[in-house]
Amino acid sequence: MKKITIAIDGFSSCGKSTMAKDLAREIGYIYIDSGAMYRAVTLYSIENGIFQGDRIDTEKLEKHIGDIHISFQLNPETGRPDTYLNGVNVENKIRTMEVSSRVSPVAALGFVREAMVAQQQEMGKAKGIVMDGRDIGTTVFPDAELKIFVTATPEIRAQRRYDELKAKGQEASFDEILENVRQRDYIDQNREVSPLRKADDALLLDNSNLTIAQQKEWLAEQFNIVVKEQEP
Ligand SMILES: Nc1ncnc2c1ncn2[C@@H]1O[C@H](COP(=O)(O)OP(=O)(O)OP(=O)(O)O)[C@@H](O)[C@H]1O
Ligand SMILES: Nc1ccn([C@@H]2O[C@H](COP(=O)(O)O)[C@@H](O)[C@H]2O)c(=O)n1
Repeated sequence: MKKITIAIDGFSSCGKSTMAKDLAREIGYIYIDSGAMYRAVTLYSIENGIFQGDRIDTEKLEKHIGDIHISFQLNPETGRPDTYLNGVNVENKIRTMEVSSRVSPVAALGFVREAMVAQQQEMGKAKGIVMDGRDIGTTVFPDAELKIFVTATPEIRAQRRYDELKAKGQEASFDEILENVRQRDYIDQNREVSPLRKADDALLLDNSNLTIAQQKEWLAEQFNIVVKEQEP
């Protein structure tokens, strides 16, 4: 069967990676969380004195962008890929609120996006990939055969993230998470380079009232439709 490219974009914390990972596992495709790459650049910046308070030393980051090597390796315990920054597993570190609160301004920088998009396009060269993010259907893979744009209300998204952090035993404040979700959405939608928007040919999914199982089933249906259309 001919392999295709699947782009899943949408607002923060709406369930993109949950859907993308499950589908990739079921159909034997590679899964790439492009947000993890921007988070890894942010962690590098925090750990290497590139932030002065909230200010980003863009000159320093640009000088070091070539030193930031991001890769993914399957974690046999979770069955999901973990993110590595220069050979070190940073999967837990990149999910903290500190990284979440600093990532969107870093991801708005043109030279950061250029470097990440080049790596993402290289990863998807052979197709057979599910990638989720903000600009996958618009910029990274504009020719993707299946494009989805996911949304849900900010309150529902914040509640899902709050529940997740609580379940992991991490300190969390619902109000802080809601504020972060809103702030990231705003920056992601209003930046100059590749702003978050639905590609004209993307299918819209509002999963506010869907369970994980229901959205998984919906996505599998869309995949089967597209694959059938591709058959000679
Ligand atoms: N339909 C759903 N109903 C309830 N919870 C969900 C649903 N979809 C995903 N979740 C949960 O919501 C949380 C956020 O999901 P996920 O990490 O997949 O979102 P995301 O869009 O990839 O987020 P981000 O953009 O921040 O990386 C997770 O805890 C996930 O288990
Ligand atoms: N293609 C992408 C993916 C992500 N970003 C930025 O990274 C932040 C973190 O991403 P998550 O998917 O882990 O939430 C996100 O808020 C965006 O600012 C991006 O710009 N492009």
